[in-house]
Amino acid sequence: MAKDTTTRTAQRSARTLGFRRRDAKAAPATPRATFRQLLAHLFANPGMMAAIIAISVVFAGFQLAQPLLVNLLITNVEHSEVPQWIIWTLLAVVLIGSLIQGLQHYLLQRTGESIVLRTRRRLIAKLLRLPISEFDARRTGDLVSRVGADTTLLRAVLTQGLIEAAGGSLTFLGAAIAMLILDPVLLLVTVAVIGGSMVLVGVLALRVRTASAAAQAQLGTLTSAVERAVNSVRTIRAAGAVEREEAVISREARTAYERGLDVASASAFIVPVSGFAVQAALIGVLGVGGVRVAAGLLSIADLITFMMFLFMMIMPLGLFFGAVTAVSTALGALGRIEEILALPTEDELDAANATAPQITLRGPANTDAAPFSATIAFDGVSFRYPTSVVNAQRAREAAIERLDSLQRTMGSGRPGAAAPSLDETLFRADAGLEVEAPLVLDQVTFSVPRGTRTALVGPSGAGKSTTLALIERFYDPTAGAITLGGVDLTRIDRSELRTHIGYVEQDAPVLAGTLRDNLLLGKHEASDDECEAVLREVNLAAVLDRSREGLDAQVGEGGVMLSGGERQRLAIARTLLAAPPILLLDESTSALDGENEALMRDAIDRVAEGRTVIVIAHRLSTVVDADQIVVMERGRVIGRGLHSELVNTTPLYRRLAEHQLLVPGR
Ligand SMILES: Nc1ncnc2c1ncn2[C@@H]1O[C@H](COP(=O)(O)OP(=O)(O)OP(=O)(O)O)[C@@H](O)[C@H]1O
Repeated sequence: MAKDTTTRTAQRSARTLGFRRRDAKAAPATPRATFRQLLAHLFANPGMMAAIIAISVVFAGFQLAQPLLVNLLITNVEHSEVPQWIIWTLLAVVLIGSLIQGLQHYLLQRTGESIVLRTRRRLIAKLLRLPISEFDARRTGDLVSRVGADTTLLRAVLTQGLIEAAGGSLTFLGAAIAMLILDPVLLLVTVAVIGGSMVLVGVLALRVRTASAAAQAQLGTLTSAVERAVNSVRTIRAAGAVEREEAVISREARTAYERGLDVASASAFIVPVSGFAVQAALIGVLGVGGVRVAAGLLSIADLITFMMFLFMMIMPLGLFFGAVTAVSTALGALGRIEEILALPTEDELDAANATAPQITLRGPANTDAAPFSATIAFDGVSFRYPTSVVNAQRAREAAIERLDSLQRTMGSGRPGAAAPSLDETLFRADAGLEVEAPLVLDQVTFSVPRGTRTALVGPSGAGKSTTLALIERFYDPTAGAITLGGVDLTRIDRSELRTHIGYVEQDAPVLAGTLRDNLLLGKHEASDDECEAVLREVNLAAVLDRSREGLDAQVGEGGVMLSGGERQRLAIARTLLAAPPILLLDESTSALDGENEALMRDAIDRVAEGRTVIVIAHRLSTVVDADQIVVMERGRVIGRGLHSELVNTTPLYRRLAEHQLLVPGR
């Protein structure tokens, strides 16, 4: 009991400080992608790539023609006759070349945008289908930054970096061939200088790659911190923790700045090395070229042409050096993207684990079952959360306990007590924690007859929410089986299963937007009449009539314009629109006033008609007239029956009933 109280205090304290379960995740190790993976993204649209390559070839041709025309011009000037056609052709080549370059630039940007779009779509599709345990073990903000910041980085490298460098390589190759024909000795001088610096740049690029992967990971951490603060801004203000949170986030921002500087200093060397290569090549060619002209081995026209080709060779080289830096940066970002894309979705896991063929339920699950057969049955179900999730959870609890004691110290008024940093505490607690996952459900057996109402009651942490999560198949049992109308849940396609079940979470999320937006999430083609009817069904008529906007009334970020009870009832209304035969309802733990409690109870009574309902009841008022009450404690079922029976047979239930029903003023 004492332990229970401690846990509850810790959890309450976590809420006060704006902690959420998902915040307690270790920073992910920095993943790396390979160059091949980068190319795969590039060639995702082969048609566009072919067009870009074709244009690059034409552009290279126009560029290479210029020095040759200049050579012709100078040779003619030497003979004091300048044919007009050379001048006009040269002008036309320069003009058309520039237009082609503009087109090439547009196509590159377009390709970059479509690569980003495609990658974002793949990431979003993947994220929305990952097993729930992945979200338990990861930081939300970090996942969000992979869709935003990392994909943006990918665009930069693919367009400004890789593709332009690849296009430039054609000009580079053409110029090199022309230079070889003009004067192999001068080419040798060029290659010696530029080749040496390229090796150096390659080595430096490795440093850039490591530094930029760390920078991207830190950006994810920063996003997480900002997201947490924004989500819990009211709690933070109420707790007077603004300065503390500001300090934590600005520390993360500072670290991001330092990681950015690491990238800058690693890549800073690349710029002077390439600059040196260019200047050394120019001076070398001019010097050696001058000597060769004086010796009569090279004409002035050829030296000028060679110099023009040299510039032409250097330009793509600059692009190449830039691409090396950009590719190194992108491999870090791509690694973080690929890490998510490589995770199996719920369905893929099911397909891989399927031992028996999947069954398609015909018609609503309720009507499929025989009249008095159990709709939902738990048979010796045991469950433990995946180890990674549990470790993250443990870290959170350890951090919360530490924060609790720090808060007590501060609360005791000791002057100068240092404000605890949430992240610091969290990560210290995170370090080196590796525990074996405990059994959260232990041999749970009960059945819920069709069309009846069952209430789950028990102390905090008894496993009630986990029981509902297993019915919804957010997780599968470690042992035992859960059946729906006699069919094992693991043999039913998850999305089909979920069409039979409406699930209202404990702190049912209400999305920013209008009442209508929230309702249509349950059934996107619902008419206004349907929406209004369902709102009245859950006693939300008052909310509808409150403003002239009706269904278009805004509910605010997270539903702040609604009371706690109204939010929960709006979530129930949303679920009801889909008309599920089975309703799982995790009652809000937040206290409701007498009127709201009566409205909620009445709403549940109405929606229970003709449905199978399982309610996690935190207020026993919801329980007293349930058809069945299942009492849980530490993952076990310790009593089952009617309210009138349990008060006599199950001491824990009796204590709960006494405590709740005898509270003065209720
Ligand atoms: N996502 C999770 N990852 C790891 N452990 C979890 C997770 N969710 C719950 N647990 C743990 O499982 C146990 C049962 O939790 P559960 O939320 O099912 O209890 P509950 O009876 O619903 O509690 P409450 O009434 O406070 O909501 C607790 O010890 C909890 O810490």
